[in-house]
Amino acid sequence: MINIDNLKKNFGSKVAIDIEHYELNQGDMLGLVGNNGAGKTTLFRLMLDLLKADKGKVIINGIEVSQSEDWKNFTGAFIDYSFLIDYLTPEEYFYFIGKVYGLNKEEVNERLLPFERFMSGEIIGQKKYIRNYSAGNKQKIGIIAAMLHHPQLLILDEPFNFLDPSSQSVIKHLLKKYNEEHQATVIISSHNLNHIIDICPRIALQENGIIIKDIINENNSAEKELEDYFNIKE
Ligand SMILES: Nc1ncnc2c1ncn2[C@@H]1O[C@H](COP(=O)(O)OP(=O)(O)OP(=O)(O)O)[C@@H](O)[C@H]1O
Repeated sequence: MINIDNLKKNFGSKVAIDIEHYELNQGDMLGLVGNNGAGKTTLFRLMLDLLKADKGKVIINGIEVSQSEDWKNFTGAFIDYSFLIDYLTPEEYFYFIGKVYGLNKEEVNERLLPFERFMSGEIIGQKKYIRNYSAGNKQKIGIIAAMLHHPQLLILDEPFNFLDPSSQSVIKHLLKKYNEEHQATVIISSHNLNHIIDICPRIALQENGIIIKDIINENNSAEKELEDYFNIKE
């Protein structure tokens, strides 16, 4: 589904991305991990054509993302709050996003139902603009909006950030279920190794812009390797 070829991005003398070749298949659920500054967000930004590469390309379903708009129909993403529209209420924002993808209000309402527990009564019906929501609730609004149109490719940058423990657990299971039920490709970055190991059968370890390891994770088999890499002691 995704082919990354000879992709390079520098910021001054800093190498942010240097990936010779990387491939993902439809239905993969990939966890992207790496230390601060490893290049995870930069990779997502290049995949979503939010940033221009110095060299190389990202191809999704045969479409080069920097050359066409067609990949946008089947891609959903939440990278940061800039994806939100601060002066809308969450309902207005969800309906707006729904409209972009041809969903009417009833369809949007229906698609919000599986997120009821995730929203824990704090998102809908609050008569509040997005700008006035807490960091965690903004994060929830962004994740839900990215999933509303049931994208075949879902990219979430640090989806567990700012979420309370029970919301982290809920979204973890929702993402896993979404990947399985829709055969969607899901890519998430996180510093929470436990969550990544719990739900991602494939894990990419990034260092200085390079994907240094592509790890198959079956029944938590990646745990030891990742703990050794990050030097986590019991
Ligand atoms: N717009 C920019 N201008 C200059 N340098 C940048 C820019 N964006 C990213 N960088 C640099 O590129 C490198 C990769 O950053 P990136 O945010 O992609 O890492 P990350 O793996 O997402 O980090 P974190 O885990 O801390 O979020 C870092 O050294 C960062 O300082």
